[in-house]
Amino acid sequence: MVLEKETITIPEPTLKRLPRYIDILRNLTGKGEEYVSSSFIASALDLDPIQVRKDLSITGIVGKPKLGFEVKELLQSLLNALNWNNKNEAFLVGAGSLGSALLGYKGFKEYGLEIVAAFDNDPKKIGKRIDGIKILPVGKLTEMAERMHIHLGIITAPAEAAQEIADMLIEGGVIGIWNFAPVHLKVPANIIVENAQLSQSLAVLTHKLSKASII
Ligand SMILES: NC(=O)c1ccc[n+]([C@@H]2O[C@H](COP(=O)([O-])OP(=O)(O)OC[C@H]3O[C@@H](n4cnc5c(N)ncnc54)[C@H](O)[C@@H]3O)[C@@H](O)[C@H]2O)c1
Repeated sequence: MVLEKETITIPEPTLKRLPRYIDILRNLTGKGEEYVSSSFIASALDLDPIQVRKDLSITGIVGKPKLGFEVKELLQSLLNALNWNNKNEAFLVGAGSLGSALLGYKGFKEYGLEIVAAFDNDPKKIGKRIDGIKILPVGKLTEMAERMHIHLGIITAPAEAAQEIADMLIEGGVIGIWNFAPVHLKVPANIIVENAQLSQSLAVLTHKLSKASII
């Protein structure tokens, strides 16, 4: 059974664990393994087996006694759950250090993400290509998003420009924004914003580090 789109809402903590399961399942596929148990996945990731079983139950796939889950079936179902089996075309705005790194990252294809164009306001960058992706003037952002039916925008511009860029993306029909700028975007209720902040992850690390007993 393959998970039907839009039938269930997956809780965010579960969503954040699914990519780790997918990594393991892809690895097992590469090794030609046919079956996997939830306890194997739990042990590989140092997670509670009950948690893993509960997470995997969102797929509706039932494991076979003594064998476990069919690796390929489980993988496809998890990819469907994250919509990673479909291609999500995206525009990136702000082709600086971070933007260039994202443009150069080939791994996004594995997650169904394809950055099809990048935009910037620096005349020295416009017209150039980064990893084959052309840098276009930001003035064309709204019109092109509308014309190309782009629903996903990635903001890697300075914080002070991010709100204006978000507004332009939304005007062009974008409904999902992956925001790397350190600013809270004000958007209509139907727009999905996911903030990606290394600082949050680093805060957890450095706080824990400061508490670690280094005597
Ligand atoms: N989320 C994270 O973990 C994380 C990590 C690093 C950087 N950042 C943020 O990402 C953003 C980019 O950082 P960077 O180091 O790549 O900066 P950068 O200066 O190298 O790149 C910014 C790019 O945005 C362009 N730009 C500026 N105003 C613009 C506008 N109005 N329209 C279109 N393009 C515009 C610039 O010309 C430049 O090419 C910053 O907001 C930074 O704080 C976030």
